[in-house]
Amino acid sequence: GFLAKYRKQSTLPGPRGIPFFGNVWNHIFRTAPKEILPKLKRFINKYGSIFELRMFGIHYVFVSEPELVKALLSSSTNVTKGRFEYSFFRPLFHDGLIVSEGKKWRSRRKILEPSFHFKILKKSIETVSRNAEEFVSHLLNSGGEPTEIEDMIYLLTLKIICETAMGVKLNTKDEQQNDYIKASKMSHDGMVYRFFKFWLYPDFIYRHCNAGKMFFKCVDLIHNFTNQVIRNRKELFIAEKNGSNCKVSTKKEGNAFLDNLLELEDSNPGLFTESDIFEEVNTFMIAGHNPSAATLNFLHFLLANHPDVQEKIYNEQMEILGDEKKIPTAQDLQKMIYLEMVIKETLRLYPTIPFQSRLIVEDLQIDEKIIIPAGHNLVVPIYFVHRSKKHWDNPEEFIPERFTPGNEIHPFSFLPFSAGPRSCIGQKYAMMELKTIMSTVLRKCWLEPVTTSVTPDYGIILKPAESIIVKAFPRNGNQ
Ligand code: HEM
Repeated sequence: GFLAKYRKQSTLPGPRGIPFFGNVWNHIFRTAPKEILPKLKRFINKYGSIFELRMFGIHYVFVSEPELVKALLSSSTNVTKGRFEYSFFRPLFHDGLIVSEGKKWRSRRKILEPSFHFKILKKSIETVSRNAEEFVSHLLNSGGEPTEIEDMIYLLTLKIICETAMGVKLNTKDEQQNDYIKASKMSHDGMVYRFFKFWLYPDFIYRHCNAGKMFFKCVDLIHNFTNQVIRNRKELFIAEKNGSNCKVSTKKEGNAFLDNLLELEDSNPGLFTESDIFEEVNTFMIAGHNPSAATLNFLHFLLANHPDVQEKIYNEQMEILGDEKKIPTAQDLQKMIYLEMVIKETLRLYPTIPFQSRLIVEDLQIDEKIIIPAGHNLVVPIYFVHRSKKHWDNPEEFIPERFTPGNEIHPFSFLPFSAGPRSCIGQKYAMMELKTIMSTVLRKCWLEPVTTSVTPDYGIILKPAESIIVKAFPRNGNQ
Protein backbone atom coordinates (compact mmCIF):
# COMPACT_ATOMS: atom_id res chain seq x y z
CA GLY A 1 0.00 0.00 0.00
CA PHE A 2 3.00 2.28 0.26
CA LEU A 3 3.63 2.39 -3.42
CA ALA A 4 3.77 6.04 -4.20
CA LYS A 5 2.81 6.17 -7.82
CA TYR A 6 5.04 8.70 -9.47
CA ARG A 7 2.82 11.06 -11.42
CA LYS A 8 3.31 13.92 -13.82
CA GLN A 9 4.09 16.39 -11.02
CA SER A 10 7.29 14.51 -10.62
CA THR A 11 8.76 13.62 -7.28
CA LEU A 12 11.88 12.39 -8.97
CA PRO A 13 14.93 14.57 -8.55
CA GLY A 14 16.33 16.54 -11.45
CA PRO A 15 17.47 20.01 -12.37
CA ARG A 16 14.93 22.85 -12.14
CA GLY A 17 13.06 23.68 -15.29
CA ILE A 18 10.77 26.25 -16.82
CA PRO A 19 7.20 25.75 -18.02
CA PHE A 20 6.76 23.95 -21.37
CA PHE A 21 10.48 23.71 -22.16
CA GLY A 22 11.04 21.69 -19.00
CA ASN A 23 14.58 21.38 -17.71
CA VAL A 24 16.12 20.27 -21.02
CA TRP A 25 16.08 23.80 -22.42
CA ASN A 26 18.46 25.45 -19.95
CA HIS A 27 20.42 22.37 -18.94
CA ILE A 28 20.90 20.41 -22.16
CA PHE A 29 19.98 22.43 -25.27
CA ARG A 30 22.19 25.31 -24.29
CA THR A 31 25.11 23.00 -23.61
CA ALA A 32 27.70 22.34 -26.31
CA PRO A 33 27.48 18.68 -27.43
CA LYS A 34 30.98 17.97 -26.13
CA GLU A 35 29.90 19.18 -22.70
CA ILE A 36 26.91 16.82 -22.56
CA LEU A 37 28.72 13.81 -21.08
CA PRO A 38 30.39 15.87 -18.30
CA LYS A 39 27.05 17.52 -17.58
CA LEU A 40 25.16 14.22 -17.30
CA LYS A 41 27.90 12.96 -15.03
CA ARG A 42 27.32 15.95 -12.74
CA PHE A 43 23.58 15.18 -12.70
CA ILE A 44 24.22 11.56 -11.72
CA ASN A 45 26.62 12.69 -8.99
CA LYS A 46 24.12 15.22 -7.71
CA TYR A 47 20.76 13.44 -8.07
CA GLY A 48 21.78 9.80 -7.89
CA SER A 49 20.98 6.79 -10.01
CA ILE A 50 17.51 7.97 -11.01
CA PHE A 51 16.64 11.48 -12.14
CA GLU A 52 14.44 13.13 -14.67
CA LEU A 53 14.77 15.47 -17.63
CA ARG A 54 11.67 16.93 -19.26
CA MET A 55 10.83 18.81 -22.41
CA PHE A 56 7.50 19.72 -23.99
CA GLY A 57 5.74 17.40 -21.57
CA ILE A 58 7.92 14.41 -22.53
CA HIS A 59 9.60 12.76 -19.57
CA TYR A 60 13.01 11.12 -19.77
CA VAL A 61 13.84 9.16 -16.64
CA PHE A 62 17.56 8.38 -16.49
CA VAL A 63 18.27 5.13 -14.69
CA SER A 64 21.83 4.07 -14.02
CA GLU A 65 21.55 1.59 -11.15
CA PRO A 66 21.92 -1.99 -12.47
CA GLU A 67 19.04 -3.40 -10.37
CA LEU A 68 16.68 -0.77 -11.78
CA VAL A 69 18.03 -1.22 -15.30
CA LYS A 70 17.31 -4.93 -14.94
CA ALA A 71 13.60 -4.25 -14.35
CA LEU A 72 13.48 -2.27 -17.57
CA LEU A 73 15.55 -4.35 -19.94
CA SER A 74 14.18 -7.72 -18.80
CA SER A 75 10.62 -6.57 -19.38
CA SER A 76 8.95 -8.37 -22.25
CA THR A 77 6.35 -5.62 -22.72
CA ASN A 78 8.54 -2.51 -22.64
CA VAL A 79 10.32 -3.22 -25.89
CA THR A 80 9.28 -0.08 -27.75
CA LYS A 81 11.97 2.47 -28.50
CA GLY A 82 11.54 6.06 -27.27
CA ARG A 83 9.08 7.26 -29.90
CA PHE A 84 10.07 10.87 -30.05
CA GLU A 85 13.85 10.69 -30.51
CA TYR A 86 13.68 7.54 -32.62
CA SER A 87 11.32 9.38 -34.99
CA PHE A 88 14.47 11.19 -36.19
CA PHE A 89 15.82 7.77 -37.19
CA ARG A 90 12.91 6.88 -39.46
CA PRO A 91 13.91 8.70 -42.64
CA LEU A 92 17.16 6.72 -42.48
CA PHE A 93 16.01 3.33 -41.20
CA HIS A 94 12.36 3.40 -42.32
CA ASP A 95 10.71 0.67 -40.25
CA GLY A 96 13.73 -1.66 -40.01
CA LEU A 97 14.44 -3.75 -36.91
CA ILE A 98 16.15 -0.94 -34.96
CA VAL A 99 12.96 1.14 -34.88
CA SER A 100 10.06 -1.22 -35.61
CA GLU A 101 7.49 -1.90 -32.93
CA GLY A 102 4.85 -4.34 -31.73
CA LYS A 103 3.87 -7.34 -33.83
CA LYS A 104 6.06 -6.31 -36.74
CA TRP A 105 9.20 -6.11 -34.59
CA ARG A 106 8.44 -9.47 -32.93
CA SER A 107 7.91 -11.34 -36.16
CA ARG A 108 10.90 -9.74 -37.89
CA ARG A 109 13.19 -10.50 -34.98
CA LYS A 110 12.11 -14.15 -35.20
CA ILE A 111 12.69 -14.27 -38.94
CA LEU A 112 16.09 -12.58 -38.83
CA GLU A 113 17.60 -14.28 -35.78
CA PRO A 114 18.56 -17.58 -37.50
CA SER A 115 20.85 -15.65 -39.89
CA PHE A 116 23.08 -14.96 -36.90
CA HIS A 117 23.16 -18.50 -35.62
CA PHE A 118 26.59 -19.81 -34.65
CA LYS A 119 26.56 -22.26 -37.55
CA ILE A 120 26.25 -19.40 -40.04
CA LEU A 121 28.76 -17.18 -38.26
CA LYS A 122 31.38 -19.92 -38.39
CA LYS A 123 31.33 -19.67 -42.16
CA SER A 124 32.17 -15.96 -42.03
CA ILE A 125 35.47 -16.26 -40.13
CA GLU A 126 37.47 -16.86 -43.27
CA THR A 127 36.00 -13.83 -45.07
CA VAL A 128 36.63 -11.65 -42.01
CA SER A 129 40.22 -12.93 -41.84
CA ARG A 130 40.90 -12.24 -45.50
CA ASN A 131 39.59 -8.68 -45.22
CA ALA A 132 41.58 -8.16 -42.00
CA GLU A 133 44.75 -9.26 -43.79
CA GLU A 134 44.14 -6.68 -46.48
CA PHE A 135 43.68 -4.08 -43.72
CA VAL A 136 46.96 -5.16 -42.11
CA SER A 137 48.86 -4.77 -45.37
CA HIS A 138 47.49 -1.21 -45.78
CA LEU A 139 48.46 -0.46 -42.20
CA LEU A 140 51.98 -1.81 -42.73
CA ASN A 141 52.33 0.02 -46.04
CA SER A 142 52.59 3.18 -43.97
CA GLY A 143 56.10 2.02 -43.07
CA GLY A 144 55.77 2.95 -39.40
CA GLU A 145 54.66 6.52 -40.17
CA PRO A 146 51.83 8.02 -38.07
CA THR A 147 48.58 6.77 -39.60
CA GLU A 148 45.01 7.86 -39.01
CA ILE A 149 43.12 4.59 -38.90
CA GLU A 150 39.45 5.47 -38.72
CA ASP A 151 38.65 5.56 -42.45
CA MET A 152 40.47 2.28 -43.08
CA ILE A 153 38.60 0.64 -40.22
CA TYR A 154 35.16 1.80 -41.40
CA LEU A 155 35.90 0.47 -44.86
CA LEU A 156 37.01 -2.84 -43.35
CA THR A 157 33.80 -3.41 -41.39
CA LEU A 158 31.62 -2.24 -44.29
CA LYS A 159 33.28 -4.71 -46.64
CA ILE A 160 32.87 -7.46 -44.07
CA ILE A 161 29.14 -6.94 -43.48
CA CYS A 162 28.49 -6.68 -47.24
CA GLU A 163 30.41 -9.83 -48.06
CA THR A 164 29.30 -12.03 -45.16
CA ALA A 165 25.65 -10.99 -44.72
CA MET A 166 24.74 -9.66 -48.15
CA GLY A 167 26.91 -11.95 -50.28
CA VAL A 168 28.28 -8.93 -52.18
CA LYS A 169 31.98 -8.26 -52.49
CA LEU A 170 32.77 -4.56 -52.69
CA ASN A 171 35.29 -3.32 -55.18
CA THR A 172 38.17 -1.79 -53.22
CA LYS A 173 38.76 0.95 -55.77
CA ASP A 174 35.15 2.05 -55.86
CA GLU A 175 34.73 5.57 -54.41
CA GLN A 176 31.04 4.96 -53.76
CA GLN A 177 31.70 2.97 -50.62
CA ASN A 178 33.75 5.82 -49.13
CA ASP A 179 30.89 8.19 -49.91
CA TYR A 180 28.52 5.74 -48.22
CA ILE A 181 30.65 5.68 -45.08
CA LYS A 182 30.91 9.47 -45.01
CA ALA A 183 27.16 9.83 -45.54
CA SER A 184 26.40 7.31 -42.83
CA LYS A 185 28.54 9.21 -40.30
CA MET A 186 27.11 12.57 -41.37
CA SER A 187 23.54 11.31 -41.10
CA HIS A 188 24.21 10.22 -37.50
CA ASP A 189 25.72 13.62 -36.67
CA GLY A 190 22.74 15.23 -38.39
CA MET A 191 20.27 13.41 -36.14
CA VAL A 192 22.16 14.53 -33.01
CA TYR A 193 22.31 18.11 -34.30
CA ARG A 194 18.55 18.11 -34.87
CA PHE A 195 17.91 16.83 -31.36
CA PHE A 196 19.59 19.93 -29.91
CA LYS A 197 17.63 22.35 -32.12
CA PHE A 198 13.99 21.99 -31.14
CA TRP A 199 12.84 24.41 -33.86
CA LEU A 200 14.01 21.80 -36.40
CA TYR A 201 11.67 19.15 -34.95
CA PRO A 202 8.74 19.74 -37.35
CA ASP A 203 9.50 17.82 -40.56
CA PHE A 204 8.28 20.60 -42.85
CA ILE A 205 10.83 23.02 -41.36
CA TYR A 206 13.67 20.50 -41.25
CA ARG A 207 13.24 19.53 -44.89
CA HIS A 208 13.73 23.13 -45.99
CA CYS A 209 16.74 24.17 -43.92
CA ASN A 210 20.38 23.52 -44.82
CA ALA A 211 20.94 20.95 -42.07
CA GLY A 212 17.86 19.00 -43.20
CA LYS A 213 18.76 19.22 -46.88
CA MET A 214 22.22 17.85 -46.09
CA PHE A 215 20.72 15.06 -43.98
CA PHE A 216 18.30 13.97 -46.71
CA LYS A 217 21.07 14.09 -49.30
CA CYS A 218 23.08 11.68 -47.14
CA VAL A 219 20.02 9.45 -46.69
CA ASP A 220 19.50 9.31 -50.48
CA LEU A 221 23.11 8.36 -51.03
CA ILE A 222 22.93 5.64 -48.37
CA HIS A 223 19.69 4.24 -49.78
CA ASN A 224 21.02 4.21 -53.35
CA PHE A 225 24.04 2.24 -52.22
CA THR A 226 21.82 -0.23 -50.34
CA ASN A 227 19.66 -0.68 -53.43
CA GLN A 228 22.73 -1.37 -55.50
CA VAL A 229 23.86 -4.09 -53.08
CA ILE A 230 20.41 -5.69 -53.19
CA ARG A 231 20.29 -5.53 -57.01
CA ASN A 232 23.73 -7.15 -57.32
CA ARG A 233 22.76 -10.06 -55.13
CA LYS A 234 19.30 -10.43 -56.59
CA GLU A 235 20.70 -10.84 -60.09
CA LEU A 236 22.83 -13.72 -58.88
CA PHE A 237 19.97 -15.18 -56.90
CA ILE A 238 17.66 -15.19 -59.92
CA ALA A 239 20.39 -16.59 -62.16
CA GLU A 240 21.03 -19.43 -59.70
CA LYS A 241 17.34 -20.13 -59.34
CA ASN A 242 16.75 -20.24 -63.09
CA GLY A 243 19.81 -22.40 -63.57
CA SER A 244 18.24 -25.23 -61.65
CA ASN A 245 14.71 -26.41 -61.01
CA CYS A 246 15.21 -26.90 -57.33
CA LYS A 247 14.80 -24.05 -54.88
CA VAL A 248 17.92 -22.10 -54.00
CA SER A 249 17.39 -22.85 -50.32
CA THR A 250 17.82 -26.58 -50.81
CA LYS A 251 21.07 -26.11 -52.66
CA LYS A 252 22.95 -24.13 -50.06
CA GLU A 253 23.16 -24.78 -46.38
CA GLY A 254 23.30 -21.74 -44.09
CA ASN A 255 22.53 -18.92 -46.49
CA ALA A 256 23.68 -15.36 -46.06
CA PHE A 257 21.23 -12.91 -44.51
CA LEU A 258 20.18 -11.31 -47.81
CA ASP A 259 19.64 -14.68 -49.50
CA ASN A 260 17.24 -15.63 -46.73
CA LEU A 261 15.26 -12.45 -47.36
CA LEU A 262 15.23 -13.01 -51.13
CA GLU A 263 13.91 -16.50 -50.51
CA LEU A 264 11.18 -15.12 -48.26
CA GLU A 265 10.16 -12.71 -51.01
CA ASP A 266 10.23 -15.54 -53.52
CA SER A 267 8.12 -17.90 -51.44
CA ASN A 268 5.66 -15.31 -50.01
CA PRO A 269 4.76 -13.09 -52.94
CA GLY A 270 2.96 -10.00 -51.70
CA LEU A 271 3.59 -10.81 -48.04
CA PHE A 272 7.31 -10.14 -47.90
CA THR A 273 8.05 -7.41 -50.39
CA GLU A 274 10.94 -5.52 -51.94
CA SER A 275 10.48 -2.68 -49.48
CA ASP A 276 10.61 -5.16 -46.56
CA ILE A 277 13.93 -6.40 -47.90
CA PHE A 278 15.17 -2.86 -48.37
CA GLU A 279 14.44 -1.69 -44.83
CA GLU A 280 16.22 -4.65 -43.22
CA VAL A 281 19.23 -4.73 -45.56
CA ASN A 282 19.62 -0.98 -45.08
CA THR A 283 19.33 -1.35 -41.29
CA PHE A 284 21.81 -4.23 -41.07
CA MET A 285 24.33 -2.57 -43.37
CA ILE A 286 24.44 0.48 -41.08
CA ALA A 287 24.12 -1.29 -37.71
CA GLY A 288 26.45 -4.05 -38.92
CA HIS A 289 29.43 -1.83 -39.68
CA ASN A 290 29.22 1.35 -37.63
CA PRO A 291 29.48 0.31 -33.94
CA SER A 292 32.01 -2.43 -34.80
CA ALA A 293 34.23 0.14 -36.53
CA ALA A 294 33.97 2.59 -33.64
CA THR A 295 34.94 -0.22 -31.23
CA LEU A 296 37.94 -1.21 -33.38
CA ASN A 297 39.08 2.41 -33.44
CA PHE A 298 39.12 2.52 -29.62
CA LEU A 299 40.74 -0.95 -29.48
CA HIS A 300 43.67 0.19 -31.63
CA PHE A 301 44.07 3.30 -29.49
CA LEU A 302 44.05 1.34 -26.21
CA LEU A 303 46.39 -1.39 -27.45
CA ALA A 304 48.92 1.06 -28.88
CA ASN A 305 48.97 2.72 -25.46
CA HIS A 306 49.19 -0.55 -23.48
CA PRO A 307 52.15 -2.53 -24.85
CA ASP A 308 51.89 -5.05 -22.00
CA VAL A 309 48.33 -5.93 -23.05
CA GLN A 310 49.40 -6.20 -26.69
CA GLU A 311 52.16 -8.58 -25.71
CA LYS A 312 49.81 -10.73 -23.64
CA ILE A 313 47.35 -11.00 -26.54
CA TYR A 314 50.22 -11.92 -28.87
CA ASN A 315 51.36 -14.68 -26.56
CA GLU A 316 47.86 -16.07 -26.25
CA GLN A 317 47.47 -15.97 -30.04
CA MET A 318 50.72 -17.86 -30.59
CA GLU A 319 49.74 -20.44 -28.00
CA ILE A 320 46.39 -21.07 -29.72
CA LEU A 321 47.31 -20.69 -33.38
CA GLY A 322 51.01 -21.38 -33.51
CA ASP A 323 51.79 -18.99 -36.32
CA GLU A 324 50.87 -15.65 -37.77
CA LYS A 325 49.19 -16.91 -40.93
CA LYS A 326 46.70 -19.46 -39.65
CA ILE A 327 43.03 -18.57 -40.05
CA PRO A 328 41.36 -19.22 -36.70
CA THR A 329 38.53 -21.75 -36.44
CA ALA A 330 35.44 -21.19 -34.32
CA GLN A 331 37.04 -23.33 -31.58
CA ASP A 332 40.20 -21.22 -31.74
CA LEU A 333 38.12 -18.07 -31.23
CA GLN A 334 36.50 -19.62 -28.17
CA LYS A 335 39.91 -20.22 -26.65
CA MET A 336 40.89 -16.52 -26.98
CA ILE A 337 39.90 -15.76 -23.40
CA TYR A 338 42.34 -12.91 -22.81
CA LEU A 339 41.51 -11.19 -26.13
CA GLU A 340 37.84 -11.40 -25.18
CA MET A 341 38.61 -9.78 -21.80
CA VAL A 342 40.37 -6.93 -23.64
CA ILE A 343 37.45 -6.42 -26.04
CA LYS A 344 34.99 -6.38 -23.13
CA GLU A 345 37.12 -3.86 -21.22
CA THR A 346 37.24 -1.66 -24.34
CA LEU A 347 33.46 -1.84 -24.65
CA ARG A 348 33.12 -1.02 -20.94
CA LEU A 349 35.20 2.16 -21.21
CA TYR A 350 33.85 3.09 -24.64
CA PRO A 351 30.41 1.52 -25.17
CA THR A 352 29.89 2.54 -28.78
CA ILE A 353 26.13 2.78 -28.24
CA PRO A 354 26.35 4.97 -25.14
CA PHE A 355 22.61 5.48 -24.43
CA GLN A 356 19.47 3.44 -24.89
CA SER A 357 15.92 4.54 -24.37
CA ARG A 358 12.61 2.75 -24.11
CA LEU A 359 9.07 4.02 -24.14
CA ILE A 360 7.18 2.67 -21.14
CA VAL A 361 4.01 1.17 -22.57
CA GLU A 362 2.75 -0.39 -19.35
CA ASP A 363 3.35 1.06 -15.85
CA LEU A 364 6.70 -0.28 -14.74
CA GLN A 365 7.58 -0.88 -11.13
CA ILE A 366 11.31 -0.48 -10.92
CA ASP A 367 11.74 -0.70 -7.15
CA GLU A 368 9.60 -0.88 -4.00
CA LYS A 369 8.70 2.79 -4.14
CA ILE A 370 8.78 3.87 -7.71
CA ILE A 371 6.45 3.07 -10.56
CA ILE A 372 7.17 4.76 -13.85
CA PRO A 373 3.86 5.41 -15.58
CA ALA A 374 3.14 4.40 -19.14
CA GLY A 375 4.05 7.14 -21.60
CA HIS A 376 7.34 8.08 -19.96
CA ASN A 377 10.71 7.26 -21.51
CA LEU A 378 13.42 5.48 -19.59
CA VAL A 379 16.98 6.21 -20.65
CA VAL A 380 19.87 3.95 -19.69
CA PRO A 381 23.09 5.96 -19.85
CA ILE A 382 25.26 2.91 -20.45
CA TYR A 383 28.39 5.02 -20.58
CA PHE A 384 27.89 5.97 -16.92
CA VAL A 385 26.65 2.55 -15.79
CA HIS A 386 30.01 1.27 -17.06
CA ARG A 387 31.92 3.88 -15.08
CA SER A 388 30.03 3.67 -11.79
CA LYS A 389 32.34 3.64 -8.77
CA LYS A 390 29.82 1.49 -6.93
CA HIS A 391 30.16 -1.36 -9.40
CA TRP A 392 33.69 -1.03 -10.74
CA ASP A 393 37.04 -0.55 -9.00
CA ASN A 394 39.06 2.26 -10.62
CA PRO A 395 36.37 2.63 -13.29
CA GLU A 396 38.33 5.14 -15.38
CA GLU A 397 41.23 2.74 -15.87
CA PHE A 398 41.79 0.14 -18.58
CA ILE A 399 42.11 -3.14 -16.67
CA PRO A 400 41.15 -6.18 -18.81
CA GLU A 401 41.78 -8.48 -15.81
CA ARG A 402 38.50 -7.35 -14.25
CA PHE A 403 36.80 -9.59 -16.82
CA THR A 404 38.76 -12.69 -15.80
CA PRO A 405 36.22 -15.55 -16.06
CA GLY A 406 34.78 -16.28 -12.63
CA ASN A 407 35.02 -12.66 -11.43
CA GLU A 408 31.70 -11.44 -10.15
CA ILE A 409 30.15 -8.76 -12.33
CA HIS A 410 26.55 -7.64 -12.01
CA PRO A 411 25.06 -8.65 -15.38
CA PHE A 412 23.23 -5.32 -15.68
CA SER A 413 26.32 -3.26 -14.92
CA PHE A 414 27.88 -4.26 -18.26
CA LEU A 415 25.57 -3.60 -21.20
CA PRO A 416 27.48 -2.81 -24.41
CA PHE A 417 24.95 -4.87 -26.39
CA SER A 418 22.01 -3.99 -24.12
CA ALA A 419 20.13 -6.96 -22.61
CA GLY A 420 16.79 -8.71 -22.78
CA PRO A 421 14.48 -9.13 -25.76
CA ARG A 422 15.57 -5.93 -27.54
CA SER A 423 19.31 -6.49 -27.18
CA CYS A 424 21.76 -6.47 -30.10
CA ILE A 425 20.90 -9.19 -32.60
CA GLY A 426 24.47 -9.00 -33.94
CA GLN A 427 26.26 -9.51 -30.62
CA LYS A 428 27.76 -12.93 -31.48
CA TYR A 429 28.61 -11.72 -34.96
CA ALA A 430 30.35 -8.65 -33.53
CA MET A 431 32.43 -10.69 -31.08
CA MET A 432 33.43 -13.12 -33.85
CA GLU A 433 34.37 -10.18 -36.07
CA LEU A 434 36.31 -8.24 -33.43
CA LYS A 435 38.23 -11.31 -32.27
CA THR A 436 39.10 -12.41 -35.79
CA ILE A 437 40.28 -8.94 -36.81
CA MET A 438 42.37 -8.32 -33.69
CA SER A 439 43.84 -11.82 -33.92
CA THR A 440 44.98 -11.05 -37.48
CA VAL A 441 46.24 -7.54 -36.70
CA LEU A 442 48.14 -8.34 -33.53
CA ARG A 443 49.88 -11.44 -34.85
CA LYS A 444 51.30 -9.35 -37.68
CA CYS A 445 51.64 -5.83 -36.30
CA TRP A 446 53.12 -4.05 -33.36
CA LEU A 447 51.21 -0.86 -32.61
CA GLU A 448 52.72 2.25 -31.11
CA PRO A 449 50.78 5.33 -30.01
CA VAL A 450 50.74 8.80 -31.48
CA THR A 451 47.39 9.73 -29.93
CA THR A 452 47.87 9.21 -26.20
CA SER A 453 44.56 10.37 -24.78
CA VAL A 454 41.00 10.67 -26.07
CA THR A 455 37.84 12.45 -25.01
CA PRO A 456 34.70 10.51 -25.93
CA ASP A 457 32.19 12.69 -27.74
CA TYR A 458 28.45 12.48 -27.17
CA GLY A 459 26.62 10.94 -30.12
CA ILE A 460 24.40 8.07 -31.24
CA ILE A 461 27.69 6.28 -31.73
CA LEU A 462 30.40 7.08 -29.19
CA LYS A 463 33.49 8.41 -30.93
CA PRO A 464 36.71 10.03 -29.84
CA ALA A 465 36.80 13.81 -30.29
CA GLU A 466 40.37 13.43 -31.57
CA SER A 467 41.58 11.40 -34.57
CA ILE A 468 43.22 8.21 -33.48
CA ILE A 469 46.71 7.99 -34.91
CA VAL A 470 49.02 5.00 -34.46
CA LYS A 471 52.27 3.70 -35.89
CA ALA A 472 52.30 0.12 -37.11
CA PHE A 473 55.41 -2.06 -37.48
CA PRO A 474 55.67 -5.63 -38.73
CA ARG A 475 55.89 -8.04 -35.80
CA ASN A 476 58.63 -10.23 -37.18
CA GLY A 477 60.25 -7.72 -39.49
CA ASN A 478 62.72 -4.95 -38.76
CA GLN A 479 61.10 -3.62 -35.63
C1 HEM B 1 30.63 -3.80 -31.23
C2 HEM B 1 29.60 -3.87 -32.04
C3 HEM B 1 28.16 -3.62 -31.65
C4 HEM B 1 27.64 -2.98 -30.55
C5 HEM B 1 28.40 -2.32 -29.39
C6 HEM B 1 26.20 -3.05 -30.68
C7 HEM B 1 25.31 -2.56 -29.73
C8 HEM B 1 23.93 -2.61 -29.84
C9 HEM B 1 23.00 -2.13 -28.83
C10 HEM B 1 23.39 -1.51 -27.51
C11 HEM B 1 21.74 -2.35 -29.31
C12 HEM B 1 20.44 -1.95 -28.62
C13 HEM B 1 20.08 -0.55 -29.08
C14 HEM B 1 18.91 0.07 -28.40
O1 HEM B 1 18.38 -0.50 -27.46
O2 HEM B 1 18.51 1.16 -28.81
C15 HEM B 1 21.87 -2.95 -30.62
C16 HEM B 1 20.80 -3.30 -31.42
C17 HEM B 1 20.95 -3.81 -32.69
N1 HEM B 1 22.13 -4.21 -33.30
FE1 HEM B 1 23.99 -4.05 -32.53
N2 HEM B 1 25.88 -3.68 -31.84
C18 HEM B 1 27.04 -4.06 -32.46
C19 HEM B 1 27.16 -4.76 -33.64
C20 HEM B 1 26.12 -5.14 -34.44
C21 HEM B 1 26.24 -5.90 -35.65
C22 HEM B 1 27.55 -6.47 -36.19
C23 HEM B 1 24.98 -6.02 -36.18
C24 HEM B 1 24.51 -6.73 -37.42
C25 HEM B 1 25.13 -7.72 -37.97
C26 HEM B 1 24.07 -5.31 -35.28
C27 HEM B 1 22.71 -5.17 -35.49
C28 HEM B 1 21.82 -4.65 -34.55
C29 HEM B 1 20.39 -4.53 -34.78
C30 HEM B 1 19.66 -4.88 -36.06
C31 HEM B 1 19.83 -4.02 -33.61
C32 HEM B 1 18.35 -3.78 -33.31
C33 HEM B 1 17.81 -5.04 -32.65
C34 HEM B 1 16.36 -4.95 -32.22
O3 HEM B 1 15.88 -3.86 -31.91
O4 HEM B 1 15.72 -6.01 -32.17
N3 HEM B 1 24.79 -4.81 -34.23
N4 HEM B 1 23.21 -3.11 -30.91
